[in-house]
Amino acid sequence: NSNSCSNNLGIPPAKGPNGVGCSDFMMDHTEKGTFFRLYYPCVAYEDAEKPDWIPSKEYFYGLADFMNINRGLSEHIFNYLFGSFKIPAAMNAPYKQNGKCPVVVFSHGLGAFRTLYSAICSELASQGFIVAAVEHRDESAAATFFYHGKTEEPEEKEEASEAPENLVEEWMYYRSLKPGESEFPLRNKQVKQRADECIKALDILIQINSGKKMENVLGTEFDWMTLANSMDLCRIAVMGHSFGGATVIEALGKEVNFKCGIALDAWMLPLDEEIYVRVKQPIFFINSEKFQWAGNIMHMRKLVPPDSSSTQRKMVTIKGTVHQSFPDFTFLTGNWIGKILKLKGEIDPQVAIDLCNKASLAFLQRHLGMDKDFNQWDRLIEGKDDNLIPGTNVAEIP
Ligand SMILES: CCN(CC)CCN(C[C@]12C[C@](c3ccc(C(F)(F)F)cc3)(C1)C2)C(=O)Cn1c(SCc2ccc(F)cc2)nc(=O)c2c1C=CC2
Repeated sequence: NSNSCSNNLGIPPAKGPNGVGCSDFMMDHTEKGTFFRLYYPCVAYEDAEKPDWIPSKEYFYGLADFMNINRGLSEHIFNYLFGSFKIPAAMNAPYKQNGKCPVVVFSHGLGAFRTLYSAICSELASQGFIVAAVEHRDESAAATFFYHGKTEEPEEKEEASEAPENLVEEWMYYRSLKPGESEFPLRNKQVKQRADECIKALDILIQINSGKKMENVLGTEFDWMTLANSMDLCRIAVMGHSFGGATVIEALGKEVNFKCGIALDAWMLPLDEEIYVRVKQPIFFINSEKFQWAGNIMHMRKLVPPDSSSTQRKMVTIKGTVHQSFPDFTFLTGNWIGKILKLKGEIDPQVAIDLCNKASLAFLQRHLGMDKDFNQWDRLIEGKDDNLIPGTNVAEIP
């Protein structure tokens, strides 16, 4: 990226054998529609323009709202700090036909949005996965947009409006908890909507895979028809960070086509009791060292037994990590800002995300029944590494 910082900051490029492409998809245009960024294996494509990591200024406004700081001021700070970063993927690069790809649907955290986990999503795509990073419309995203119906008055439009077929863009911003409002009812309603949005995204992917002509409201240059027969619909997983981790559990309970789930530093508060007996699929909890607490771990323990007896339910903790070690921010500031803002832990962010990605790939190979070489990282699922703790570091409630 063109960031002038001396200490070559930036999101680490993916390590897998495939180039990574990405393209945005929205259908239909309303807030009830599906909106995701698709990461996929692409043909080598040097001169592709790399998309801005933060697609538009409204996302900075949403981040400011989320962090209770002034919008105007924050736009300049965020622009200065993060405005020039590109993501490690080639926008709208041609899809590389290489058999049927396993599929991952990714759910972002509270106050985040679809582009902020590109280090994880692009690594999976480079390893042969098709990844749909959804953008939720439950008011938990920092910001998201959709479109109004056509403008009523058919006024003459001199210039072609940049919005598709003169639809009017509308932004939805992060909804903070009102003073005195109790958290559970809101978060429980949101996690149910989030799970439905992951399932709707999967439905859209199945339609794209069938070769059906899709009306992508965003009109990207990408030819979605090239994804016909590209997906292995027996190998579908759901993944998410924090609130997105709770969304993983909820989505597994509702959709048996999600064969397994990976929850990154899950926040379990939004889930109600009955989901714990409903989920049957394999689950992998990958936790940070600093975010977790006994009450949250207690909920996870309803899904992962404390001893290492279970083969389908696993938990590991990455030493020296914080909650923000999973989203891309962890790569984008120098050490001292990162530590002050709690965007970085003690561990090198690239070492941490590498462990997270390799452990995830090994778990996905095992529970999607893939025949790649990701089983070379099976020991990471058991927490066997200097930077990993099997289970949790948290002193648990007996
Ligand atoms: C302040 C008020 N309060 C809001 C309710 C707490 C805010 N907070 C801690 C923060 C996120 C923080 C952050 C971001 C980004 C910069 C930046 F400077 F880099 F932009 C700095 C500082 C502020 C660290 C969290 O909510 C943590 N968290 C998250 S953070 C997901 C996220 C959001 C925005 C991002 F840009 C990247 C990642 N996702 C969850 O699902 C859950 C929680 C807690 C429980 C469930």
